[in-house]
Amino acid sequence: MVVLAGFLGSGKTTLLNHLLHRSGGSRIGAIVNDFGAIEIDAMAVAGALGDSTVSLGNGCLCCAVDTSELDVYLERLARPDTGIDVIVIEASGLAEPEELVRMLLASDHPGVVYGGLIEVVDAAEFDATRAMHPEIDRHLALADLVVVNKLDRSGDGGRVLGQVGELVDRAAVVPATYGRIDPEFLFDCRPSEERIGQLSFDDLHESQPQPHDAHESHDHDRRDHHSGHLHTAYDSLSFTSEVPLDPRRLMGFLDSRPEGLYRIKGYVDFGAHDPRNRYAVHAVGRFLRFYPEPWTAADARLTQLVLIGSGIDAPALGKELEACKSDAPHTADEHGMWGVLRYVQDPGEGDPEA
Ligand SMILES: Nc1nc2c(ncn2[C@@H]2O[C@H](COP(=O)(O)OP(=O)(O)OP(=O)(O)O)[C@@H](O)[C@H]2O)c(=O)[nH]1
Repeated sequence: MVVLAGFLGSGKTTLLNHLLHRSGGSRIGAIVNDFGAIEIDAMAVAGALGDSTVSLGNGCLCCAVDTSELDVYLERLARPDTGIDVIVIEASGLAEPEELVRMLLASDHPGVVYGGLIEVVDAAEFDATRAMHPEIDRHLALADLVVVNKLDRSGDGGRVLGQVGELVDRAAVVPATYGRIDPEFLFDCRPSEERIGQLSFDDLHESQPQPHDAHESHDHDRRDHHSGHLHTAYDSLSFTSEVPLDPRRLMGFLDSRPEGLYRIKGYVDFGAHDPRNRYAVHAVGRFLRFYPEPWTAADARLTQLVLIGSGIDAPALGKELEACKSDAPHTADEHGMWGVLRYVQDPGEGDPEA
């Protein structure tokens, strides 16, 4: 079992999808933890695996008071009849890796061996992310394998690789584009007993969270013993609409999105503007891309978005998105999609595996 962590939008889901497609004879089970209430990441990896993907819903796994849900999933994936060799837990972009590792070590499921922490780094956003979140350095120091991703977007990948190399303890540092690493790394990155000791095994025991009232909500829980976590500074907003969105209005919203709105992901239905495709959307910092994907018969024609940011006014953003709903969902003006299409990636750019 390995933990796949890394800041918002660094490329964890992309890497997981790569592993799922390139794992050769090994079977990978995936557990996906989303921060937003809509399970966008789980949707993005679904299909690749059928019943060997499970999704842990809303909130950060590192703040779960009750880990029994995780245990149930681990048990399900660890059953011999699933034939699963390795379980990858994709943490939400705001999870605290140390807490996650503690939980997994505590879960003590027979047949499941903890195999290390993989941190994904967005090389293009590395400086900005570190400036905002100096704790990223601490996360890197804990990692067993660091994937320096998005080297295609980074002007000076060599420098970032060098800096990451200085920040890690004994981790391997692997350069990547679209998360394309050799799956062998996953099986080889098992830490030794001693390495777990270095991962502050003592801390892990000393600072066990206190038992909580079972009825306490996760949100409140975050405020007390998780006050130092990255995600305490972040708010998320989930938006779902059955009415298609108007492309011009949505672009107006996206073009004026506030600085603190760091991450947007999900799927957009533009109705009559493109009845055949839904548009996966990813914004990471100032970066924005749409990825048209044909609707399948099984898809509900919905827009589902998760927005994550710090210092954002979530209710106000929700209202702005409401105002993007189309007044005439069944009619399309001829040039309506131009603004969106500017952000659809060129053929030739992008992940050939996608
Ligand atoms: N140019 C480029 N884009 C990438 C690369 N890897 C991932 N992306 C894009 O970056 C965006 C975010 O990737 P995800 O894999 O969803 O990131 P994530 O870490 O799972 O995101 P969160 O779950 O929100 O934390 C998507 O648009 C990806 O297509 C890369 O190496 N190069």
